[in-house]
Amino acid sequence: MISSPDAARIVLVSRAHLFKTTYPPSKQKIIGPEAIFFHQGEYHSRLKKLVQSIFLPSSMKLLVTDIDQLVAKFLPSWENTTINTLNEMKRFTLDVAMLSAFGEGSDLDTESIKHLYHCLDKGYNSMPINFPGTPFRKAMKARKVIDETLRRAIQKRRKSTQQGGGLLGVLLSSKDQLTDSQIADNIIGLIFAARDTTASVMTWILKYLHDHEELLHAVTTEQESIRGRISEEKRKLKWEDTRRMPLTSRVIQETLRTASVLSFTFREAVEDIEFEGYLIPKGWKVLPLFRTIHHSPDFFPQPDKFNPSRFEVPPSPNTYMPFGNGSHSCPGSELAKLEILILVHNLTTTYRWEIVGEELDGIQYSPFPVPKQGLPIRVTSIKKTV
Ligand code: HEM
Repeated sequence: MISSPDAARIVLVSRAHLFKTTYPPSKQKIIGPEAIFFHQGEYHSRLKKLVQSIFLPSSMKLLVTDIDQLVAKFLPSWENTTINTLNEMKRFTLDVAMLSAFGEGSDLDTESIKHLYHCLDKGYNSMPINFPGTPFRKAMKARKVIDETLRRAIQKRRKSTQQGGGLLGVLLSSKDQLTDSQIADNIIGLIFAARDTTASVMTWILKYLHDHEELLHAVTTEQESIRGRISEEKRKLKWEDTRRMPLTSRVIQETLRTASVLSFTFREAVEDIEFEGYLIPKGWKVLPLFRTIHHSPDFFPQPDKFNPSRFEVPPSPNTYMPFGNGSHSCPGSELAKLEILILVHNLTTTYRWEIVGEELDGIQYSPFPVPKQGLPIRVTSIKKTV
């Protein structure tokens, strides 16, 4: 286990060629063996460039209105009811993931893909017993149907002059052609990487803002000034507005640090490696521990205190890695932050929320660390509470 920033940099960046990514075979089967996570070298870097291209600012700018509309669809359905924050956030982040996978107004039956994805998800962390009736078998079955649906869509789009939007469009129009299974595995992989990570961070933000009233007030003030400008100019939220949310951005940074939802990652030594006086034998797992580094008082004084102002100065190099580091680092980090900014903008300017239930504190692992019971909250409109 690696808990020093310099050692983590060596494993993930400077000697990354000696430490390959590694996942249990059952996870590879469920996501698809040709997905980006499982590869290194030429195939990995080719895919990485394609995936990164959909998250360039020029592409993301076009997503702001769509994401804003999605938020506008969800928020009123939460009003005056008790919701399970994590589950609702997962519904929202799945919709955003579908948008980045297939583009806006796609011809696919996204509702049925979403339904199948839920079956797949239920089996992902189950015992990998391939026997009728087990969650693993059900997940594999759902995966097969998603795969068939995607292959039909791929065939259709290949025949058409229009390759369509989202990652699917980008992978289809790649110069050096990718096979149908390479495309399908990476679409499923993108949805998988995008949904629960972002939903868990959103759940924590609501918890932290709820617990820090002054901060909620300051974030609301920042967001109301943007909302005021938008209504003066009689327009919708746009990309440029999301670049003018410094306090909210620091709240996101601090949430990513404190919650460290991806607490560590796995690598495997590809050969016997001499490492800072130790021998790491070939085949041994090496775990850079992001959470431990993020919670070290050497780099983040009073690490258990939720204090966004610590990000007024940039953290020391290699001490802050919520999105990983090196060639496998997260290509979706800017999309994740954008979704959160748009959610917080709409939520703080319109609603307040109270946590429901006795036990307000505590963590559960789902497997990402999230507030207990997925944070049940009651949401009310600000207009009605004043
Ligand atoms: C707050 C939300 C998110 C967090 C905390 C997060 C975190 C991470 C981390 C730490 C890694 C690196 C794993 C490793 O090195 O083993 C990673 C990889 C990845 N993430 Fe994210 N992620 C988030 C959201 C997203 C979103 C929204 C997308 C896409 C829409 C995405 C797509 C990916 C992909 C495709 C990889 C694999 C990259 C590769 O292997 O080269 N992630 N993520």
